[in-house]
Amino acid sequence: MGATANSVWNNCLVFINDNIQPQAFKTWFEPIKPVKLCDSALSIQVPSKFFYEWLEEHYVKLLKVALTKELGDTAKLVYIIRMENTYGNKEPFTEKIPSSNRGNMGAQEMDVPIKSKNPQLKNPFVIPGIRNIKIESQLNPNYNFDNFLEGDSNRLARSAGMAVANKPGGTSFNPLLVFGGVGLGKTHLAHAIGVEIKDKYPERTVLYISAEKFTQQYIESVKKNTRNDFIHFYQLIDVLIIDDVQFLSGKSGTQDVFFHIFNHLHQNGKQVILTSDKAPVDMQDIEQRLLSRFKWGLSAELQNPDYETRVSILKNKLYRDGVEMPDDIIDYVAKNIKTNIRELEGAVISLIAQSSFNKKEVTLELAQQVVEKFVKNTKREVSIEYIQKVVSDYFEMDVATLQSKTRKRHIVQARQLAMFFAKKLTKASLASIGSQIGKRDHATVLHACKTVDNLAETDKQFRKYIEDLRKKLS
Ligand SMILES: Nc1ncnc2c1ncn2[C@@H]1O[C@H](COP(=O)(O)OP(=O)(O)OP(=O)(O)O)[C@@H](O)[C@H]1O
Repeated sequence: MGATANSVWNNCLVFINDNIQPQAFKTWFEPIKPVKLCDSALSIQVPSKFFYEWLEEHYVKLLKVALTKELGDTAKLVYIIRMENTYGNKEPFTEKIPSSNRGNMGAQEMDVPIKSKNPQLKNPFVIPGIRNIKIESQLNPNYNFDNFLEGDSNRLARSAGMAVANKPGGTSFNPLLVFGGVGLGKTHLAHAIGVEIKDKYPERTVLYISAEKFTQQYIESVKKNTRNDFIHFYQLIDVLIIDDVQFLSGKSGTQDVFFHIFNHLHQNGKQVILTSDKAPVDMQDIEQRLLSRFKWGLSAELQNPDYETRVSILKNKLYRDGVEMPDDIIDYVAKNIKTNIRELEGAVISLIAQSSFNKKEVTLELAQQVVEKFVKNTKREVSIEYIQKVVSDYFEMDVATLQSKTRKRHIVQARQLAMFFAKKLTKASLASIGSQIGKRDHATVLHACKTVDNLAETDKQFRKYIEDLRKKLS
């Protein structure tokens, strides 16, 4: 039996899996697809240019050993990058890149910029000479890379941020969209990228702005009839950082103007960095054309930090504040506050404050009291499991029926209500809600939320269901 791309790659995976951490394997190797085997050259498809760069940077030696074991000394590796076409064509396009020579894997070293395929566009708003105006970056230097600690939960986003800071507008992560739950470091990372760029390229115009402020400025410009000036101003920026873009949802005028600014910046090789509390696929009431642009570059998630990262963040914070705290207390706080770094830091600040006001030592007991307060305040979120139970009980059915594939109207409605409340009351993504409620996809959940909204307006009985359930769940 001759070797195939699949068989060769599967053998490589076995070897690689034995030699790296499970998390790294999952992140960097599971998404790869073997595509073709031609003589001793194996082509693998990777999801983005960043992915390729990361593999080359961190795993080229391992890949080389694995591949040489399978295909001998003449083994070659070719990456195929699958991307959304950035310039309007619907079809994604692919780009082939041989592995670099660093690992002496056969193919010659190649610099592989992804070439801009669009012609240079003239900016109708540029007034000669205006380039010299100075724009305050609004960056907070206290949020930098040095104090943004690295862990499994943020490695991808942090490294992509670094890559962007090293070469703003010159990587394929444009835009770079950093998303994640509340208090997980989106704003910190966004500033850190800007601060690093300002350090490296002081002449570049960097601007940090929240989507809320951007919206206010835009509304103001419409009122004052200075919309063109507004657009023009933003088109002068080299690195535009917009925080909390989910705020634009439902604001079609602001979305429209942002769309034009975004296109201009992108076409001119300027860098756009966005943050959001959800992934593009979960954003509601954002125009499709804007969403598709958000997906052009890289969407990198900040996940809940693991225990080790939480401990290092706490230790680092204490160190910077010049405070000493026993390890068992740090350990207690880190074990009990898991999903929000702001709260993690808040608990420690509160501990320090309490102990100095009351002139008490920081004891485990005090830590327990403080943490309990924090945890109580954040435990308000109900689980999707609980929502399904409440909804099923209310309609006198069991959870399995609610999750079943049946299309009977009352069961479908119960399921849609469960999805609706899961979206309203939890921070779970549409995809995650769908998979937990009967293994549906995100589009089904979105449809359910819309249907419930519509029925709430038109159907009195249905409105009563919503009200009753809302009471039971709150
Ligand atoms: N990796 C990290 N290392 C050190 N500190 C961190 C890290 N991640 C977050 N923090 C700290 O946690 C706090 C919350 O971070 P930040 O305000 O950036 O979160 P956010 O995701 O923007 O929150 P929100 O959703 O409320 O906008 C900040 O004080 C930040 O410095």
